[in-house]
Amino acid sequence: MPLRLPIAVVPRDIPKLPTKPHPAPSPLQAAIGEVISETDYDVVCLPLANDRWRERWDRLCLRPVDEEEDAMLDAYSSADSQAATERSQARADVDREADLWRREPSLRRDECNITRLEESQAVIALASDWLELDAPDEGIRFDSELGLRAEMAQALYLSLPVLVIPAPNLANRAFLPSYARAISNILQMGGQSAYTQISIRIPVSDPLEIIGQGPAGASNGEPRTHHRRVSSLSSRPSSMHQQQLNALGPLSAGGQPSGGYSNGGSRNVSGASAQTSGTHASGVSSKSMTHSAIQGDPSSTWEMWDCIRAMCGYNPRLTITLDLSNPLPPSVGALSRWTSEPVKHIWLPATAFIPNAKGFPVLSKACQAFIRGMTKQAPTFILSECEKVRHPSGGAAAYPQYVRHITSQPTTSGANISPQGPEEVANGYGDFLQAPLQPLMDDLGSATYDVFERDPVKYRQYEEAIYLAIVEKAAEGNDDLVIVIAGAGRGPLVACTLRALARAQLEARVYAVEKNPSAFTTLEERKALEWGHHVEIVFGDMRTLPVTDLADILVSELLGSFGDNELSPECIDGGMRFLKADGVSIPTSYTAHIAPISSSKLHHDVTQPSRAAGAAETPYVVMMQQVNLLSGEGGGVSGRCGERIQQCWQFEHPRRDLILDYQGLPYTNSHNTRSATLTFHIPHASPCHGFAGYFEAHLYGNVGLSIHPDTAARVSPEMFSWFPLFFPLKQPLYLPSGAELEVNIWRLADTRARKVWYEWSAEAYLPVTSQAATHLGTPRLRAPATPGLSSDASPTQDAPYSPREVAASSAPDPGRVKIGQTTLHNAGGVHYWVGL
Ligand SMILES: C[S@@+](CC[C@H](N)C(=O)[O-])C[C@H]1O[C@@H](n2cnc3c(N)ncnc32)[C@H](O)[C@@H]1O
Repeated sequence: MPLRLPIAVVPRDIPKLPTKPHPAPSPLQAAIGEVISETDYDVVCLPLANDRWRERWDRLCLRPVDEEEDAMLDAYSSADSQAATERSQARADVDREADLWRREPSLRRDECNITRLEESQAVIALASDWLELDAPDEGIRFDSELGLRAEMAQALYLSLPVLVIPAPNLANRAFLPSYARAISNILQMGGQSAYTQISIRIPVSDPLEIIGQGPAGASNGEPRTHHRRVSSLSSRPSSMHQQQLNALGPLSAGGQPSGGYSNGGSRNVSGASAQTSGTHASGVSSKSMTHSAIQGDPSSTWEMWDCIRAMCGYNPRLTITLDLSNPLPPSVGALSRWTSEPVKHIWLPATAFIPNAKGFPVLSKACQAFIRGMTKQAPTFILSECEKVRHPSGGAAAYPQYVRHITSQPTTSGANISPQGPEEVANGYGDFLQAPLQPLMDDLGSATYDVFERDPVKYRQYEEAIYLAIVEKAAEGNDDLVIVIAGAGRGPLVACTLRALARAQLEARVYAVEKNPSAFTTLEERKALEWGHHVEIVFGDMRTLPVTDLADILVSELLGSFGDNELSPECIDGGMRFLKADGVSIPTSYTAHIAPISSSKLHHDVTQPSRAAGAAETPYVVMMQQVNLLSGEGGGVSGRCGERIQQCWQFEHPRRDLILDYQGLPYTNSHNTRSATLTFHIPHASPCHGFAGYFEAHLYGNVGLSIHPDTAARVSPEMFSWFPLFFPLKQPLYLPSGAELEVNIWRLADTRARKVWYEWSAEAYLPVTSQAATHLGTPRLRAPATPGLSSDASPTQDAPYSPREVAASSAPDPGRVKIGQTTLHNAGGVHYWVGL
C-alpha cells in the first residue's frame, strides 16, 4: 500500500459563522466536508480568529500613533485644552476596557472563525500572525501573550488538535526568551488533560544567512509587523531592560528621544524602527554577533527552535510547522537536523514550486529529497496560495497531486541510522525504547527466538561463514571435524551448519549446547523429528559444562547491538575449553562503535518523570527514526577529530594468552574491560542527547555482520535483527557549530566476575585559532588564573586544555576552550548492569 500522508489546504475564503442552531451543519462544517469529499485534500488550515479580533486587540492594546503625536502636542502646548481633555477622557475609557479585558482575556463569538466542536476535527488552526510575543516593546509582548492565551483557551475549549503559532522574528532574537516563556506558560493551560498541541511555525532558513550576509538583521529583514506599534501600556513604569532599550536611540519610535512624553516613562518602541536597527540591549549588533557565531552553518532558524523547546522543557505537545517558503539551506547537515525534531506539519506555499518542462508545478531535487526524508515523521503538508495558480499547467489540483506523488514512496535515505525491516516500521518500533536482552541471565521466550529467526540475512551470513571454515579445515586434511554450536536456541545455527556440510559434501560431529531448558525442549524435538544422529544436543552452560569432545569450530551468536553487550566475550571465554588448539571461533572478532546523536523524542522519553530513577543512565535498544547523527567527517578545525562514527574497542576469539584456572576458565574478567576516548567534529550546532551504539562482527573469511550505518549495506545488506543501542545523556549537552565533542566510554566488570556494565561521559570544546586564542586569553589557560585579569576576559579562561593538547602544544595546533561537560553516567553500574 503506498503511503498516504494528510495534505491541508489554506482556503482563500473563510466560511461565515453559523446562522442555524445545532445540529444543522455550520458553513465551516459544510466547507470542510466539501473539501474532503471533492478534492484531494484531507484537512483545512485556517486562522482561528478573524479581523474583528485584531481590530479589538489593536484598539485596546495599542495606542494609535497619531494619538501619541497629539499627546506630544498636548504636553508641550496649552492650545485647545478642550480637545485635549476629550482625548484623554476617551483614552481613559479605552484603557479601562483594556484592563477589564486583561483580567479575563477572551475572544467574542463574532471574532472567531471556528466556534463549534463539530468543526474542529479536520482543522489546523492558525493563531493570529499579528501577535508579537517577541516584540521589542514590553507592553506589546505582554498583551500579545494575553491575546494568544485567549486564542489557546478557544482552541482547548473546542479540542482543536493543534494551534500553529507564528514564527518568532529573527530580527527580535534578543526577545526570543520572552517568546519561549510565553509559549511555556500557554502549554500549561488546560492542565494535565490538555489535548491541543502548540506548533511553532519555523522558517527552514534565513535567506540572508544563506547568501552569507548573516541572519535577517533589522536592516535587511522584512518587518513582520506592519506599522509602528505603540503599546497602550506605555504609561507603566519601564523595566530595567526596557530602559536600556530606550536608551539606545535608534530603537526609539520615529527617532523620538526616549522618555520624551510627559510621563517620562514611555516605552514607545516601534517594531518597524527596531527592525531597522538590529542592535540589542547589550549594545552589540545582533547581526554581527550572530553572524560571526554561525558562519558556515546556516542555523539561526533552527537555533530559535532549540531555544524555545529547551525553555519549554521538551514538552511533547510542542511541535514544529516547518515553513519551506524560504530556500533550503545548501548543506545536507544543516537540513538533516530537522529530521530529529518533532516536525508535525510542513508548510509549502505555491511559491516554493517551480514549473517543469510542461509547466506543471514541481519541487527542486533537493526539496524532493528533503520531503521524502521527512515522510518517516508522517507530517501533514499545508499547501497555501495554490488557488492563485502560479504555474501554467495542471491548475490548483496539480499541487496536492504532486505532493502525493513524491510522498507516496517513503525513503530511509538521509539519516540512515538504524536498520529497519518494513514490517518493524509498520509495527511502530520506530524510536521505541526497549530494554536490551540479557540472554545469559534470562531465559528467552519462544516468541523472541521466532523474531530472531525471521531475519534470513543473519543466517545466510552464518551459513556462509561456517561453510568457509569447514572447507578450510577439510583442506588442511582434517577428516574428523567437530563443530559445537554454543547457545543454540531453537536450533537455526544447527540447521545452517547441516546445510553448509551438505553444500561442502562433508560430514562432521555436530553438538548443540543450550542452557535455556525451554529452548532445549525444542532442540530435543528437532533432534527427534529432523536431525537424528547427525546432531548431539547438550544441556548446560558453556562456561561450566564438562568437555567430552574438542571442537574444530565453535559457532556462537551471543552478539548484542553493541557487540559485546550480551556478554559474548565472557561466554566464549568459557566455550574456549571446547576448542582444539588450532580451532576457530565464529565469530572471530567484533567491534563496538558510537556516534553522538540528537533526538528530542528519545530525550523526552528517557526523562519522563514516570520513569524509574536512572532511566536516563541506562542503554536502550532503539530502531532510530527521528534521530540526527551530529558528527561530521574530517578532523574538524583542529584536525584532532576522528570519523563520523568511531570504534570504541574490539574483542577477538579465540584468545590464547589468558591465565586459566584448573577448570580452564579465566581467573578474573579484567581482560574483558575496555575504555575509549573519542573526539568528534560537530559541524552544525545541536544539542547532544546521547550516543548511538553499533557493532560490526567478523564471522569468518570475508563474511561479516554489521549494523554500522556506513558498512551495513555492504557487509550484511537488509539484515534487521539488531537495532542500535542508545546511550542517553541525562541533560542535553549543547554543541555549537564547529564544536569538538570528547566522549569517554568504559566497559567495566566487578572483581568477582558477577556483572558487566558501561559508564559514559562527554565534554564539549570549541576550537580556537591562535589569533582567537590570544584574544580570548587562552594562552593563560596553561597557568592558573592570574589575579587581576580584566573583567572582560573569556569566562572559559580557567578551563584546562586536554592532556593531549598540552602534549601537542609545540605544534601550531589550534587551542580549544571547554564549553560543557556531562556527569558520569551509570557510575559503578548502579542503574544498569548485565549479569554473568
Ligand atoms: C541470541 S540467542 C541466539 C540463539 C540462536 N543461536 C539463534 O541464532 O537464533 C543466544 C542463545 O545462547 C544461549 N546462551 C547464552 N549464554 C549461554 C551459555 N553460557 N551457555 C549456553 N547457552 C547460552 C541463550 O539461552 C540463547 O538461546
